Amino acid sequence: MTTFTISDLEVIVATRAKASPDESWTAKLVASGQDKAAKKLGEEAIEAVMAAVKGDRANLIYESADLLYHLLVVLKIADIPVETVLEELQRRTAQSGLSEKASRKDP
Ligand SMILES: N=c1c2ncn([C@@H]3O[C@H](COP(=O)(O)OP(=O)(O)OP(=O)(O)O)[C@@H](O)[C@H]3O)c2ncn1[C@@H]1O[C@H](COP(=O)(O)O)[C@@H](O)[C@H]1O
Repeated sequence: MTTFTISDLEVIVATRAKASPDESWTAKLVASGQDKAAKKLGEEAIEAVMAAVKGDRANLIYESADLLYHLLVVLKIADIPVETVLEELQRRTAQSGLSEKASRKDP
């Protein structure tokens, strides 16, 4: 079992964001701006969806890694710490997804 965490990757993204765009994909994406980085995130999401639908386990793992990395780059550009997203997920543990959905439905 790996000890590598999303927080470790967040640190790497923050460090590499300051590198030269000529030597770092992270820096290149950050320099290209949120429109391009978010578009790339969408492409990676579609690739993960396609792997899931095909039942291609190996590719789903590979594309999920691409997806998580590109999400962290988008969050970095938006200046949102991963911890803030985890706090939102923690807040949601108080309720099931189904009851939350029902609470939003019109009477
Ligand atoms: N985890 C990643 C990571 N995942 C994906 N990528 C890059 O994201 C890019 C995706 O671009 P493309 O979709 O065009 O590439 P592709 O997926 O091969 O192309 P398709 O066939 O899917 O179209 C590739 O250059 C990948 O190498 C990543 N680049 C960096 N990291 C992490 O960030 C660190 C720093 O990287 P640099 O910023 O490049 O120094 C690395 O050591 C890793 O820890």
